[in-house]
Amino acid sequence: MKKAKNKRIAIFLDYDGTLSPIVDDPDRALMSDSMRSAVKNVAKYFPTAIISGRSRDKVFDLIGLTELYYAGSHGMDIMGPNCVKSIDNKQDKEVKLFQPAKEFLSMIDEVFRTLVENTKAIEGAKVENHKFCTSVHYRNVEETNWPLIAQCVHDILKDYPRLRLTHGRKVLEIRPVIDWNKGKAVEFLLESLDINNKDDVLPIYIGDDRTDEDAFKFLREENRGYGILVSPVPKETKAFYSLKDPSEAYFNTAIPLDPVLRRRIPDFRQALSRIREQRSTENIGQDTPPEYLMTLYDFTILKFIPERRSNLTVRSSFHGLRKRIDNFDEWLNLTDETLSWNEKLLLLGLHKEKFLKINLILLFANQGNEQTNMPESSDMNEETRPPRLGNHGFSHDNERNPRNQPRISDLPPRHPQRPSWADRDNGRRLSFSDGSRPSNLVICYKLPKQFPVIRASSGSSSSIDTGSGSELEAISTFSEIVPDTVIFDDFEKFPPTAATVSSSLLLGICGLPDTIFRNAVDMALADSECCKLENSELRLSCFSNKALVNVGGDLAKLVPGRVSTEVDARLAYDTHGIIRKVHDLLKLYNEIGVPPERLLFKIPSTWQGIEAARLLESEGIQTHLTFVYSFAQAAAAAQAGASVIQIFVGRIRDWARNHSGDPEVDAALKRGEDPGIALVTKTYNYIHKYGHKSKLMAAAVRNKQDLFSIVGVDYIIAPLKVLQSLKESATTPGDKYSFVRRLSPENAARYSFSKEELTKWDQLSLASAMGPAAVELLARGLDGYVNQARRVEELFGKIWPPPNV
Ligand SMILES: O=P(O)(O)OC[C@H]1O[C@H](O[C@H]2O[C@H](CO)[C@@H](O)[C@H](O)[C@H]2O)[C@H](O)[C@@H](O)[C@@H]1O
Repeated sequence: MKKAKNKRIAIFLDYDGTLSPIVDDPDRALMSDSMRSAVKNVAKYFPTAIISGRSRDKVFDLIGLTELYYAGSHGMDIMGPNCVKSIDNKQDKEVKLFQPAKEFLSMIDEVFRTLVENTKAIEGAKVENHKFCTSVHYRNVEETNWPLIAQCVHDILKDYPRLRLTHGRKVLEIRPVIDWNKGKAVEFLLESLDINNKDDVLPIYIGDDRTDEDAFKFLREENRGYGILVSPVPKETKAFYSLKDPSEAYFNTAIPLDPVLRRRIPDFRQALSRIREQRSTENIGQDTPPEYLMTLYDFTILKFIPERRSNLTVRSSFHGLRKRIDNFDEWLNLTDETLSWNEKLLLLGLHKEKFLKINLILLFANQGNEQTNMPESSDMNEETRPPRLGNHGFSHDNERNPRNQPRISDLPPRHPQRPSWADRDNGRRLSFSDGSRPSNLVICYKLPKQFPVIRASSGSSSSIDTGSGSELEAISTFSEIVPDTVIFDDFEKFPPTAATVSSSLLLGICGLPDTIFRNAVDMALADSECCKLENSELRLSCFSNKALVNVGGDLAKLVPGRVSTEVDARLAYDTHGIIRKVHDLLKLYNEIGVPPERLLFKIPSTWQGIEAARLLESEGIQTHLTFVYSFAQAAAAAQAGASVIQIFVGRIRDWARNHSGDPEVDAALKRGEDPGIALVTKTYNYIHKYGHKSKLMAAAVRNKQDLFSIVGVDYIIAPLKVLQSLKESATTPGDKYSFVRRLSPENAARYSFSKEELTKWDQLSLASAMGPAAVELLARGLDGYVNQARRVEELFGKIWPPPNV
């Protein structure tokens, strides 16, 4: 409205994907009644034109508003003032037309008919005649047949050198080579409507497609007005603003795009004006300095831990929700699918009830690459910082820092200035007086001293809610329980304590419509450094690294423990390759402000992997050696000083069920022991008896008995079902599995190892000591990881550049 002050607005609208949703059948792309009445209403006040790829007749049929100007065939068929008079059959009246490609009429018709014929055997193909251009749709064609469609179109073009090809949303369009497009059509209409004066008129163009870019470009380059892109995903665009999809409230909210990253920067004016409404009573407002900050991490804690928010009330009065929310849970449970978690945060107004005194809510989701200058929540002083859960998961060394809440109250805030709004590049941006900009979603608020704390059960190092008097509570006294989950979104009952970011997690994120991590992946795919790389292999590897790190960065805000990042398993036999990869990942983590002490790097336990771990640990980089299936690997990993050693209990047992001939497995079975449990026990004893620093993690734990048998091991990754069952079972004295600590330093001291087992492991001794179980399981594990890494790259290859679908 500010830009339009003292100017007349002119509105230009594309049809498909802008006024109507994209659907499979182009004939059923209908615009809603509410959209029609919105357009009708707009046309009452502003000259309004439709600029569509469809034929003018078709688009008029679909919209049916006579008060608009229509340009069909991508602007090659304009009906407007100052055009040539002719009779319009549809409207049954004399109209004025401008048709710069008139001479191509019969050629297009011919091409249309040939294409109908040539594609008739391709199931799902649809050809449309738009008078001055023709479209071949492949939205409903099996992907394997897309090349056939492309071939048909290319064959035609060979015969018609005066026609050219453009690409729309799952549609190939053939049109005359003339220098005419939607941008020219806008220019033409501005002139013919006599609203061509830059100083008096502000044109606004809303469109979703590549063909609309010509119009965005014209408005931007001529400094005329504003393009608004309708797109749910970030795209390279010349538009200034974006809307997610046609259902977004047009003419109410458009979100400024970051001119560099082409991402949506929420417009806070609306949010702030709502906050201002409450200001008189609650002292909330944009002038209040941000005294204390709450990051997405802290906020997610509120999401996952209901007890933490028992005294919180939330008010949100976003018009889109058409509802006033007075309760946090109700707000969280809103099923409005159009709002992502982040968007909900943006619209949130927190309100003090008993514990929270909020001075300022300042929300922004700027995705810039700049270093953040806003303090992290860890910078808060002890009084004001929301306490983290329990004793901080497997990321922290409880012995050295039992409370793990550094006193930093003496430190001055890193960014004492008030942020201020500035108009930059035609977009409103929040920045500090030194020009720096924050890069995380941040909520500023002030916390009281009495912020409620949830305590993990007695002495436990676990931060999950174990349930009082339950078996889970008993086990958690001795081992840290890490819930086994892939995506944390549905993780209400057992909030994550530590996390692994892997190819399989990336596949999970990409496979789900809306997770809080999706943005991290989208950002990776929009990364300009990676996009620049011409070699597709390097580009995809760059995207994967970025995606892993971006998701890892989000996880680091979410979990109190360490985030373990999977190192590409294709490097499993290349020590220096692994080291290089870890250095690259660390550098990226550093760029987004995640310190090395919050990180582990997950490396397969090949000899080369173990060697890489040794060298990395000597640099102070924490490693997590996985796929340990034999004592030789475990002992070599401990000697290398790996921070975490991971053994898959159930996988070894499964192998033993169907195979024989592995001396280590056979020996355990002969002793009447489970071979997986036996390996965990022996490794624990070795680490403790000989004073290695490694922590031992037991994974692939299948049932409660598995857990009971290794109580005392440092970490147990347990399936949610098992956790639930443990939580629901009350402990009874004399229980079959009385909660004796099975693994302890005392027991370890009494354990005897053979001379061979105490060797200084090297490549040769490791290779000869690894039995068939370890060899096969390691190979199987590597295959799985390699396969997933490839699938991620394939997927990224398909969705980059961002699809115009
Ligand atoms: O410029 P527009 O008004 O956006 O028209 C562009 C094309 O829109 C139509 O195709 C698109 O929408 C269809 C219906 O939702 C969808 O099935 C198709 O995949 C999209 O490409 C129209 O059918 C095309 O001829 C237009 O060129």
